[in-house]
Amino acid sequence: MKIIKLTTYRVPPRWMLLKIETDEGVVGWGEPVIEGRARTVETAVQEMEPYLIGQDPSRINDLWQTMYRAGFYRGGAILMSAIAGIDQALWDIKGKVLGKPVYELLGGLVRDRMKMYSWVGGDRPSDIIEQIRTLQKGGFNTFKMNGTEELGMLDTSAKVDEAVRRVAEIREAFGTTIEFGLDFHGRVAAPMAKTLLRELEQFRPLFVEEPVLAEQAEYYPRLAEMTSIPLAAGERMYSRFEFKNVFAAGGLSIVQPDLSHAGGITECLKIASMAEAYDITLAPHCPLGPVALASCLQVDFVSYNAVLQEQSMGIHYNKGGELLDYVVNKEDFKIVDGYCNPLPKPGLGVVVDEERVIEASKNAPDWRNPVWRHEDGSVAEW
Ligand SMILES: O=C(O)[C@H](O)[C@@H](O)[C@@H](O)[C@H](O)CO
Ligand SMILES: [Mg+2]
Repeated sequence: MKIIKLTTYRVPPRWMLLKIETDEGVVGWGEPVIEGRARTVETAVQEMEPYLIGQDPSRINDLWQTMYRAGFYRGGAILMSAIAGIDQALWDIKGKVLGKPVYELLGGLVRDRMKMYSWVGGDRPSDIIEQIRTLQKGGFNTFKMNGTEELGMLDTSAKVDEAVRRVAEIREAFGTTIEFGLDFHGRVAAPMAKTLLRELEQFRPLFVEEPVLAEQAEYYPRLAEMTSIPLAAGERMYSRFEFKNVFAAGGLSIVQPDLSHAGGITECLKIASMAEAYDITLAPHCPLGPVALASCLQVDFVSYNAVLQEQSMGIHYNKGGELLDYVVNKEDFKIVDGYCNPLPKPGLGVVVDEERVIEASKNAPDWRNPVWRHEDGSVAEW
């Protein structure tokens, strides 16, 4: 079997899907994308084609290493997202050829169902109580929200109080009948992280995500020393070579590699097992589309330390397109009592509605995240 064609489709709300075709008619789908940089990743995928066209798609490990090493420069969000989507599609092909879901090719199920969580509150967290109540009716009991709005490197007690009040209200309304993670989203600089963690500790959030920006990872062990709140990070780290330094330094309780940013299934499996060696749990980042989520679930179902899975149904980014819009086998993604079952179909387990994808790609938006400014006019972390 040989790879004969790669086709990318940028589709609403902000995703990109990749179709890899073979000379024997087996097709694999992937989701290579960096939110807000879809066109850049699209070009990176096209630049990977010389390593792939005419090659045997079953040799995923060699193709992965070639894409990673042969271009001399390596790593980073764009190249690792391009490799990620291609890797996902190659695993999809392999599973379809062998008639097995990917998790069967990776040693079989380590669990019967996977715990999912849902976003609430939007970019500037609001209406959280109502949104949790609605999602509880759908069976969710684990949630995530932004911990703050814009926050200066050094900001006021009033801003800290606002963040704490929001969390206090959640615990007041739901007690411990629900759990929730707080995503600091990189908005919190080191000077403010300690204060916020200390003030929030009494409400025992399930985790605090990106407590400081990924480029400040050396703060993770220091922050972990001063709080019992589990610290989470990983969506802005792109290979096991980045994660190794963070694991060795300590401080992380939860690692969140993104299956569409960190080299795909091949790389994230390695990251997951490295994390397990450090007693770090796995909660793959996935605010993206169905092929990304299916790839996450394939890794979750073979990783002992997988504890939580993000999915984007109802997320505030999904304007103009929803998680399952391009999926034929929607019922396989059903979330019952907050859990998802293993995807039974061969490959990644997602049957892509290609016609819908092609139609939607005709007017794909160039999604960009908003550019926020502080009161003094300086740019704010979004
Ligand atoms: O935890 C999450 O889902 C992420 O922080 C998410 O909000 C961002 O990755 C966003 O997709 C960037 O455009
Ligand atoms: Mg996040």
